[in-house]
Amino acid sequence: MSTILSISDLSKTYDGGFTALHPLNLDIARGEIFALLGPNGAGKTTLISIICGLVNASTGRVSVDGHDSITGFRKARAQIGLVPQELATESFETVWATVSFSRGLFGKPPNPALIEKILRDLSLWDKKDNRILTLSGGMKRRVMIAKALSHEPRILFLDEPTAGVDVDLRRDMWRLVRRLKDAGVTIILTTHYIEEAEEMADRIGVINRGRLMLVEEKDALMRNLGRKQVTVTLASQLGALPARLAERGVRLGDDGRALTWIYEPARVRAGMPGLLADIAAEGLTVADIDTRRSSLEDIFVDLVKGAQ
Ligand SMILES: Nc1ncnc2c1ncn2[C@@H]1O[C@H](COP(=O)(O)OP(=O)(O)OP(=O)(O)O)[C@@H](O)[C@H]1O
Repeated sequence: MSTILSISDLSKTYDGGFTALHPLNLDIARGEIFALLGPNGAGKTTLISIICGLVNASTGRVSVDGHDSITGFRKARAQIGLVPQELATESFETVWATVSFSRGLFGKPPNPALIEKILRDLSLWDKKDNRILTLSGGMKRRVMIAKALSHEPRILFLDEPTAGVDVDLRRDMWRLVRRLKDAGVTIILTTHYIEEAEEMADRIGVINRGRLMLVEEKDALMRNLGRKQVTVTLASQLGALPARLAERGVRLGDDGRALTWIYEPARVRAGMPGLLADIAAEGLTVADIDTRRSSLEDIFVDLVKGAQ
């Protein structure tokens, strides 16, 4: 893996003594989509703000494509596009002027062909002469992304990209993020929406109370930590749960027919076959089987709860 962003021993204690980030280490691979997941106040914005040079770290360092974020600030910052949580766009300017101006802020020469491509990619081309104040919220958000991309950054930070956005727009945003990844941009996004991380991320980091509790490939996370729930409906009613099923942790529903078992496939040998063998050994007949894998949401809730 080629590392594009390297964070070492980074911590932040705000004036007044509150520690928003405890020493944290993280490497981001070139071209990945990394989702930083955490509840309110976990430290996500603080972390992004330090990386982007908006907030000073108390300890540690950040290296952006080989440039130190403090000693090589300009070069480091030039690699980064930031789409902040709040929509802050110059209302009276046109889309074209706003995006072109952002590029200039990074000392880059005008490049109308590039700005046109960005606006077309973001479906904003037909709005290029519109003033920002005439755009819908979703369009404004896309203008923010266009601004962040205008100086051709290698890394794009999206802080809560779909907060308060409706379902259709959220899906549009996900498609857009995938296209950016395909174009070679490394993407780091923060989100409260577990579904968003599950849908898009290559890797997921969970942050809680200023500590990075876990960093894992999404697929591995789902495989290793995901629990499975099996519900077996019996052909006839049971008066009581047989001991061998109770020992396994199976529960009997009030209707006397539904057996529910939640287990971790990674930890239980012969999970499903073992359960079915036990049921057969009790002379019971199965009418139906339903299985469900726990989602990232279950994993996340467990992690955050476990830390309290
Ligand atoms: N300037 C500041 N001075 C003191 N404390 C701050 C400051 N900025 C943030 N904090 C505190 O640091 C903690 C982390 O805040 P941060 O904004 O990084 O969290 P977050 O994970 O981005 O939350 P959210 O999801 O709500 O945006 C919070 O407890 C917050 O109150």
